[in-house]
Amino acid sequence: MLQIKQLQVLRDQKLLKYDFQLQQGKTLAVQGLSGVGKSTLLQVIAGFVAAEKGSVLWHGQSLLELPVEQRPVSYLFQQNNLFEHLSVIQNLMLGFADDTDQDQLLDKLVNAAIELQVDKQLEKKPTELSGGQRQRIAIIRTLLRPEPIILLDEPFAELDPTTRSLATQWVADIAKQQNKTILMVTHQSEDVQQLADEILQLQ
Ligand SMILES: Nc1ncnc2c1ncn2[C@@H]1O[C@H](COP(=O)(O)OP(=O)(O)OP(=O)(O)O)[C@@H](O)[C@H]1O
Repeated sequence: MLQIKQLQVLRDQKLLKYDFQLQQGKTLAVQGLSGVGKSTLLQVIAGFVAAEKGSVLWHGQSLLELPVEQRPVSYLFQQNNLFEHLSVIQNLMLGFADDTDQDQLLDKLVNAAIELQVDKQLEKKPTELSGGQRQRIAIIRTLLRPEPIILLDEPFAELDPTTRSLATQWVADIAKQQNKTILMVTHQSEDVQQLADEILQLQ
């Protein structure tokens, strides 16, 4: 269970407030007007922005004191974050423990790339990819990492409707298989219908 208890964040001289909980394995769509604090919520959970008050608990453990790299969180930023000097497949291989079986991992990543129709891009550098291809690679990277909490900030924004639907379904399948707990910022009602168990409407 992820519990956000009376969380307060000061941003741009505004006090943003959050209070909700989400069961493990569920997907929450975070919605609301531009500037209401959707990205800020993800940034606080991930540890990039500090809170004034309140708590963020994962299975009862407080996350706010933990440094970014120790939080059980995998985060897809609004500007998807790939290292430009590495190939796509090298980007995908980052962030797994040293004892991970490399052949199995490669298999898993290649299969995901085939499903999301970006397998031809694996040896390329991120700069050679279109926006939609980068976004699918970033989705694969974020979802297949080991962390149980997945934060997605407009993950499908650059995808055409067909590819978007493919990617949404893939995320739903992985989330179910791996019992991921997902917070997803989106403006699209199709994403909500396909993926979300619950909606948090920020005001
Ligand atoms: N890096 C920052 N430094 C200071 N204030 C910020 C920063 N990023 C956002 N803000 C402010 O925090 C508030 C919430 O912004 P946030 O990006 O969380 O909104 P959002 O709901 O995700 O918006 P959008 O839908 O436009 O992405 C806004 O008033 C914004 O101006």
